[in-house]
Amino acid sequence: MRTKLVAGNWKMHGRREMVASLVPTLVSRLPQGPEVAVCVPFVYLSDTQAAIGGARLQLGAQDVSECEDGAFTGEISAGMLNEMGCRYVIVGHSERRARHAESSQRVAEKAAAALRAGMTPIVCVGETREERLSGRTATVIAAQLAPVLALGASLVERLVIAYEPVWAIGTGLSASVAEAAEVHADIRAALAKVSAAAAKTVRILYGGSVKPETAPALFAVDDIDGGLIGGAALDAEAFLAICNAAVVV
Ligand SMILES: O=C[C@H](O)COP(=O)(O)O
Repeated sequence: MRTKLVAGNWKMHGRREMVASLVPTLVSRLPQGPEVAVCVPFVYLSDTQAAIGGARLQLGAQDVSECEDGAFTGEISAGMLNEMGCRYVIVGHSERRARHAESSQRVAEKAAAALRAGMTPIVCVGETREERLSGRTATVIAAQLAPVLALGASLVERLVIAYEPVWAIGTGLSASVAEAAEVHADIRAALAKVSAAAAKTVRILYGGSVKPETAPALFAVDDIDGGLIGGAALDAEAFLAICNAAVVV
């Protein structure tokens, strides 16, 4: 049975005061059962790690360079993130695919770099509204996943995948349970073609306007192994309620 994972993506939000208030609150009230992570801006990794101390809350980053350490101004390597205590790193978020023209091939290289450094990449995929309306959701997601799945079974088995429909991100319009379940089942089937172990072990998160009210029904679906949470991760009460929805009863 896969342990559910709830990962908060702070995006470009927060200040040191937010780390100092929100992280200890999370640490003191984490439910037993699900794994919980916060993916914070690079500059707050150190503060966040200190606030976590030895608690079960996991640390994550929001991006990583596909390159090894070297002359790459402004980039952050997987080795650096690992040294800061990161367990997770988000790669291929649609905001980066769109704003920074990240190709699926480059996203796969970032995932490989994270894995080489001993971290778990959270690989994001998802279709735009136009792609969904024109019936291309499955094709788009298959194409986004292809270079990642081509990394081979031994690496794929160590991934987390997040299905995040672009039209649901930050809009308040979550995918319905049925819409999410259909895509998650497709992703699980694609993993099965890589290896039986990948299909069994890889966690597939749903992200896109997850709220305390919508999380329980989403997390009740077999193929939905938790969530990647944006806006609601900035509010301790909302985020903890979502974490509680991931407790398997
Ligand atoms: O990475 C998180 C997603 O982009 C979801 O963001 P949201 O929960 O604010 O819609």
